[in-house]
Amino acid sequence: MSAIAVTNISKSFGKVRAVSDLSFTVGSGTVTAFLGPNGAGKTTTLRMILGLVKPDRGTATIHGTPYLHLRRPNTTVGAVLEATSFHPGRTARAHLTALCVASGLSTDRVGQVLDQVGLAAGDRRVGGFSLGMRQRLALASALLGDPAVLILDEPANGLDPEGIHWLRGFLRALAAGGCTVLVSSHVLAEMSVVADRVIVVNKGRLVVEAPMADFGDLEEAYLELVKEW
Ligand SMILES: Nc1ncnc2c1ncn2[C@@H]1O[C@H](COP(=O)(O)OP(=O)(O)OP(=O)(O)O)[C@@H](O)[C@H]1O
Repeated sequence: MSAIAVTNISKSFGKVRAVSDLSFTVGSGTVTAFLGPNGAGKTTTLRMILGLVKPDRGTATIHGTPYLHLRRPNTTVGAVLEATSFHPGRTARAHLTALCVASGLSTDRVGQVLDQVGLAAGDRRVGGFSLGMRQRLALASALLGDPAVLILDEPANGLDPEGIHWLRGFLRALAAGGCTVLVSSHVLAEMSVVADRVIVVNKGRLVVEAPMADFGDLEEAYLELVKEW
């Protein structure tokens, strides 16, 4: 069974057709790059997989079950979406502890995920965090339930070169441990070294779904594919 299966989903916002009859699957233990131009429908698709947006048609499942029907969603799938906000007066540790309590998870996880994402500033208030530190905290939040599936919307945003290098190793290590990662990004050079598979969408539709090895130069292939649409 696919870790994630999207089947014929469509979503319009008023007259805007954000996603149109889109289908793809994501295999277990892989890093899959989810690519497409601005407005292609990536975030809307990720939000539909996560039960945050209701599709007009079609289904999205995680290990065969729609997100909203998962018995323990926090331990099945973790997500980092754009514009994650944190209470500025709280420390990272307090933020993660509150999430553990709200989700019925052991607070032992707090120290573990802070270590996992390399966030040494756990006792500092989040209001003073850089964008890169916020990204790491968002990742730490997503990892609290030790999920088998991780969905990330532009996680390299705001990371410095060292952070991007770290994220690469981090995602590969997660996949090596059996975690399934679906990651949207505009940073093609980075995706070409981190992802096993590629899904390209444009104007809400599937352009291509293929192993990274099929692409040669990802940037060149992507620009050609998107130009044709
Ligand atoms: N809540 C909403 N209300 C109205 N329109 C929306 C909403 N969410 C998305 N859209 C529209 O749907 C289309 C797809 O947007 P989406 O954010 O899914 O694209 P994207 O591929 O994630 O883009 P980007 O790479 O810029 O983040 C766009 O035209 C966007 O303006």
